[in-house]
Amino acid sequence: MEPATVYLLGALMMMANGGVLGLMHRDFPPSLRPSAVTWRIGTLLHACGCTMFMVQDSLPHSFVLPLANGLVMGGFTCYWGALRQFYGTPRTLLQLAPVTAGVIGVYWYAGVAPNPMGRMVVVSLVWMALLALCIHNLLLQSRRDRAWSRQVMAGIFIVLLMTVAFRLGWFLTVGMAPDYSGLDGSLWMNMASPVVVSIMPVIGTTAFLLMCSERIRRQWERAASTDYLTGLANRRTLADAGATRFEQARVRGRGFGLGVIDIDHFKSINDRYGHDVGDAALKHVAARLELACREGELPARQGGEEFVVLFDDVAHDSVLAAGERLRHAVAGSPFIAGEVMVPVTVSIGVAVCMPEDMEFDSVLRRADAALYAAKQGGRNRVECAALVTRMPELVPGTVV
Ligand SMILES: Nc1nc2c(ncn2[C@@H]2O[C@H](COP(=O)(O)OP(=O)(O)OP(=O)(O)O)[C@@H](O)[C@H]2O)c(=O)[nH]1
Repeated sequence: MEPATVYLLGALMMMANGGVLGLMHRDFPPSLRPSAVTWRIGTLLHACGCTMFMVQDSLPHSFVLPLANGLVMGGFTCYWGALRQFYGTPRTLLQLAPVTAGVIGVYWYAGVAPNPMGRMVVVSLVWMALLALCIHNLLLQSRRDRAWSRQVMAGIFIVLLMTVAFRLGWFLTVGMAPDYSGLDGSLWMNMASPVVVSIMPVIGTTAFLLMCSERIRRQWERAASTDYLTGLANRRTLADAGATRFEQARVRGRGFGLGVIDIDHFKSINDRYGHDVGDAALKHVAARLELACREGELPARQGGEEFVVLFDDVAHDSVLAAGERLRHAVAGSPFIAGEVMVPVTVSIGVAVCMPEDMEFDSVLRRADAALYAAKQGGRNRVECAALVTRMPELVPGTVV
């Protein structure tokens, strides 16, 4: 196979892949669409560049080489831009600097002072810079995004970077004839480089599609497990986490406890200031609870104006203090709605797991009963459901 054929096949595959991305991106969430469009433009530029390389010996080099290289470099610039958009990094005009320098350099060494080695150096350096920027962008996300598709993508760019560096090193070692042509099939390097330069972006586009689908899957998982208003864990997550922690605590003999938290006179906040302020108050309380939670504790919105916090390894003598910590976190922080300060307090019922408890729900029920006692006892207070299984009546305000 001739290098020209490899370029043609690569261009066709890239266009097909870009077409698939074009068909799919309409179904992407709005947050992903801009980066998908930019990536798609990249594949188009890249395919056009490969097509230009295919006909490079039929047109004046001073015209076709800057154009072909500019298109491929433009494609890589778009991949870099797409990755920045994917991770929410703003794009800047400075991103066009490498491709501009590359086109000027190639034009210089193709038309003004023809020198194939000069061209090779300029093109390789610009490609390497663009690839390094893509890799940097991907590796920067290693803490935030643990998706394996991101690692695959980084791997693809690293292989490409190494290939370009090896190709430059190889030509610097063996030298280049003054009439060098990239379409000369007798040089094995001229066969190998179009394969890598054309095929790797095709794999890269597939990896980009995987990155998008992984992101969408995670967004769905998050939406299904969190409360849309407050961002805390929702009732379903609470039920799952509660059952798991309850079992673990029983198996390992660790303490398990929870607090049920209800905003006091929340209806009057809604009635007096409106539903929007009510929603803002819910978010405020959720944020205060989240902030007050220690490592290993899970705050969740049970529904309406009721929250639950799962405590980690808590015993009967410390659960009341844990509840007080949460109550203080809300009562001690003013909620400001526009110009007015709205006093917001919570009542809390806490309970710990007893040997007789067979399921998570029985602890929850006792905490609920303690919450009722806290409301009866005047609100803005914590009540502990103490030894309820042995004493049928609640003991409001019990400190054991
Ligand atoms: N703004 C807003 N209000 C909600 C939401 N969910 C439930 N509510 C309101 O929360 C109020 C709950 O009021 P009640 O259960 O009567 O209790 P309360 O007024 O908080 O009084 P106590 O619990 O006895 O201190 C109702 O008015 C519901 O409409 C929500 O998502 N947003």
